[in-house]
Amino acid sequence: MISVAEATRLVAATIRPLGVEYLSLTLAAGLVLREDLRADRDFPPFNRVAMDGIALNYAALAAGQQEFRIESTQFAGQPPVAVADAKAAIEIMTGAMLPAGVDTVIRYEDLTFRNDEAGHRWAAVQVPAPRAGHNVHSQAADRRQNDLLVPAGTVLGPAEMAVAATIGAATVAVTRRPRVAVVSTGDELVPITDTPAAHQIRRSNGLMLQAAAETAGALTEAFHFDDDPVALRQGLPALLTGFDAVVLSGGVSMGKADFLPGVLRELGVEQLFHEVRQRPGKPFWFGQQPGGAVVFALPGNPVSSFVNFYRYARPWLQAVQQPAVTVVAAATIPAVLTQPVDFKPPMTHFLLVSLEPGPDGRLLATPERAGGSGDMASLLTSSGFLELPPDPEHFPAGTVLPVWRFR
Ligand SMILES: Nc1nc2c(c(=O)[nH]1)N[C@H]1C(S)=C(S)[C@@H](COP(=O)(O)OP(=O)(O)OC[C@H]3O[C@@H](n4cnc5c(N)ncnc54)[C@H](O)[C@@H]3O)O[C@H]1N2
Ligand code: MOO
Repeated sequence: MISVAEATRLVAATIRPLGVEYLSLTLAAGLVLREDLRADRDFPPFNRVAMDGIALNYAALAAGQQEFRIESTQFAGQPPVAVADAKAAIEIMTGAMLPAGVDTVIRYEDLTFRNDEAGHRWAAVQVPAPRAGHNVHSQAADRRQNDLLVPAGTVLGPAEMAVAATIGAATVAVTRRPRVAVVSTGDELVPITDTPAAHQIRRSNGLMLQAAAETAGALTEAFHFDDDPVALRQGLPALLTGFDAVVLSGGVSMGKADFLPGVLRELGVEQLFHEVRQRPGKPFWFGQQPGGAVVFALPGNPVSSFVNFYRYARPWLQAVQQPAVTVVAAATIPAVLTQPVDFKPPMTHFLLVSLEPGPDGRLLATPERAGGSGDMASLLTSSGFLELPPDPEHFPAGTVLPVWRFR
């Protein structure tokens, strides 16, 4: 049996960056960018009016002029009007391009209007602008043309999507999504549309692991096999060659129907480890098909599958999407135990916790009253799991430990 550190190292050693594909930006949210995105124009691209009101020449205001004749009106999306009279103003809307000849905007709230007998509209400034350029978002104030905005390797989140859209990156180079086969095994498991007999349960690990893998960027397909070595021998080879990763659940411990480790080895999958000094998830089996898929055979108990997915498979899925990552990043943050915890076995203990910010801003972790690794409902009320090292046996309240967050 190996340690969690050794298991982490062996999983990390199988990380190979996936290839690049060119996708419509509309399909790329959440994927990893594989090219640098640079500004096609200045940000903003023109002197942009920031308030609805009037645009005028600050020099006139500074010279004591209080009332301005409205020469014309300009809306956003219109080319800038020509300003004929340096002492007049343009009625102008937020988002419009500031015309040459005016430099300052006074908002409607700071103006009063009147019409004269000749039919001209006049605006009287009630609150003078403090400086030239007031209420104008100047061209290139934020970024300059050709500035690096989003470097390769960044995940395209909402902010990156906005910037990519504004520079017209209609097609982007991204890491292709990892293809993951999610496989449940077990004779006791019936489809979710069935009413289980008293001795049966519905298949839940498959959908759980598909959801977890999809949120890590994977494209998943679901499969199920009974505890039948013949069916496994027939069905698994296509998955081992057709996917980047195969995530199985169940059938890896010591029972008489736990055929997976033997069948996987028979099919040529190189076993990298079986059994890790950890709870839950001691029977975790991990291997790699030469030239094919990496195989995470997770123990079947729902909490065990879940925790081991988040501890090993999710970091792997994230790393293969990153061009430069060669180790599984420790996706943990420190949290403070609110209650003492005792755990005697010389194993790493993954402890489900709820999380809340403490008065000093540190994250407080309170252990869930979980009924063991079959208690899938305990996942509903926890937000992560602490990683307690194999020793000591006693962790007093106040101990700071790494937490793996899944919520
Ligand atoms: N003699 C020993 N027995 C067991 C050991 C051990 O070390 N020695 N380890 C225990 C631990 S720890 C775990 S975890 C389980 C893991 O066993 P398997 O991976 O072989 O899983 P199964 O026996 O197939 O299933 C365990 C449990 O989980 C339920 N399950 C499985 N798949 C699903 C699914 N897709 N959806 C919902 N529930 C599922 C299954 O019905 C069982 O109740 O072994 C212990 N035994
Ligand atoms: O993985 Mo097992 O959970 O330790 O029950």
